[in-house]
Amino acid sequence: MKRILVSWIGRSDLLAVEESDSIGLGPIAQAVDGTGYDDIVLISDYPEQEVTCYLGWLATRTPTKITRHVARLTSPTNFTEIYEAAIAAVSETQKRYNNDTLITYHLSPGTPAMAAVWILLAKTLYPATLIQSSREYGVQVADIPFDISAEFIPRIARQIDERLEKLLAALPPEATEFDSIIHRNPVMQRLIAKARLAAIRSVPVLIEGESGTGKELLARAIHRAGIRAEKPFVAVNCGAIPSELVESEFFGHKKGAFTGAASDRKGYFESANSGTLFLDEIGELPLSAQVKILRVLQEGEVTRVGDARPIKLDVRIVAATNRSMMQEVAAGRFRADLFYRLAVAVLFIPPLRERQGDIGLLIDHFLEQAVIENCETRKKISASARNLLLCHPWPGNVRELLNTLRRATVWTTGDTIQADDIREALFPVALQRAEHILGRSIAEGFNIQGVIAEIARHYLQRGMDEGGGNKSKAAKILGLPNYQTLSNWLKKYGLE
Ligand SMILES: Nc1ncnc2c1ncn2[C@@H]1O[C@H](COP(=O)(O)OP(=O)(O)OP(=O)(O)O)[C@@H](O)[C@H]1O
Repeated sequence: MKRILVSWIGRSDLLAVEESDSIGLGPIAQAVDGTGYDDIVLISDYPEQEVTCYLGWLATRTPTKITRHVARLTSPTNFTEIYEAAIAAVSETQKRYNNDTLITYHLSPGTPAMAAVWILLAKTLYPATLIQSSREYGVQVADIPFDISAEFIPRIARQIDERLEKLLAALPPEATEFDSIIHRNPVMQRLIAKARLAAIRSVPVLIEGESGTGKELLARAIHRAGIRAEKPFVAVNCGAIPSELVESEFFGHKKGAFTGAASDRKGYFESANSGTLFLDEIGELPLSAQVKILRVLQEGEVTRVGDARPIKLDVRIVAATNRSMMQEVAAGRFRADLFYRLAVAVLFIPPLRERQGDIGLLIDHFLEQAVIENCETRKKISASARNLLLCHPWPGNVRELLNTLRRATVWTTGDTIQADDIREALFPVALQRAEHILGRSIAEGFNIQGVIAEIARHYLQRGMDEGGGNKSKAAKILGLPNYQTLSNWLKKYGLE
């Protein structure tokens, strides 16, 4: 992740080249001194010559790359122009680093209008840390203890757009089955309204979204809101089934059908009969398995391995994937005929970083939950800790947020979670432990295998944690070829 400082160039920065005591370094040079940024993105509408002179001077003070953005403002207080220039610089930077950035805005250089726009952006569209600097106090993080998106989005959301209104008009007024999906973002509202429609119409549903966005949660809510609510909901992780076991796992088997088939066994389809079969990670299903599943869906019946008697099926299929199924079909990795059978209603859950307003709401919700799990009194969260959470890009989405808050709750000794507790929970890389491992004495007997095992156990555990207990996912995270190899490692290191 690249650390980027974004700032306007202010008058006191330009004057700093004179190196006079009365002016000092200027806010930008003050902020870049030894702070470890990977890129300093500077916006300016001052004349070319002055800016070039300043950038040359700044380059002698820092080895960090400096990227310049030219803005043409009719006035340094024109909010629209400042806003557009700021957005252009930040979005270009994010694109350049594939959104893998930790951005900081510098509030001090420039006019108050420029600072106001940074605050607005940091709290809404482009979350970032805010800093300010002064000659007396040096560089400080500006702690701004409110969440603009959380404050304003409810009001925006009330102005429901026409499409959502139409969707809602077709629905019964209450849908408590979806209450567990905490959201306030308008895109999520539309998604839930569509899910409610799909639920009552009993059609096959395909849910797409990154890992941890809540696909299974949505699938369960769809099941509960449909006419099969009282019937079984069977969740299957398609990525965890070895291809040679697909038939017996999905269709069941007769006793003696193959070595190891000690008794009759129902398959997932039969177990879910009259209810819902949730096919998680459908994109991981090998092509050979796709054909067999398609046949069952087309014929509406299943035959256990080793049996001749077909069993009639009445199963609703809800499938989920973190891949783009259209792309999988185009690349020939997923059968188009199976895709069209599954994708009658397609619901796309946006990643958490794109759901403005949801992070704050989820933080409050999970803090209450974490308390229930730990049986303690409710922890509060400081404004700077909340800001850190609001600014994090959450590649692991809601699951990562939940786990981070769980960890932070564990580490917090007082009644308020502080920014440091969040940092600790966000980056639980055991750096000190790593140093400790590398610095051990080898003079008096050493056990290299024991040390390697210690490292392996540490990362295997973290991989499983990050993958939510799913071995295929954990294998991918840890760079192992498949879940079987991971299983072998877990066994070898006593974690199975
Ligand atoms: N909007 C939400 N409100 C409350 N909890 C949520 C929300 N979204 C997800 N969660 C919680 O986050 C965790 C991950 O959600 P879930 O397992 O449904 O994600 P997923 O997309 O199916 O993940 P994967 O692709 O890794 O299987 C669960 O504990 C779930 O309850």
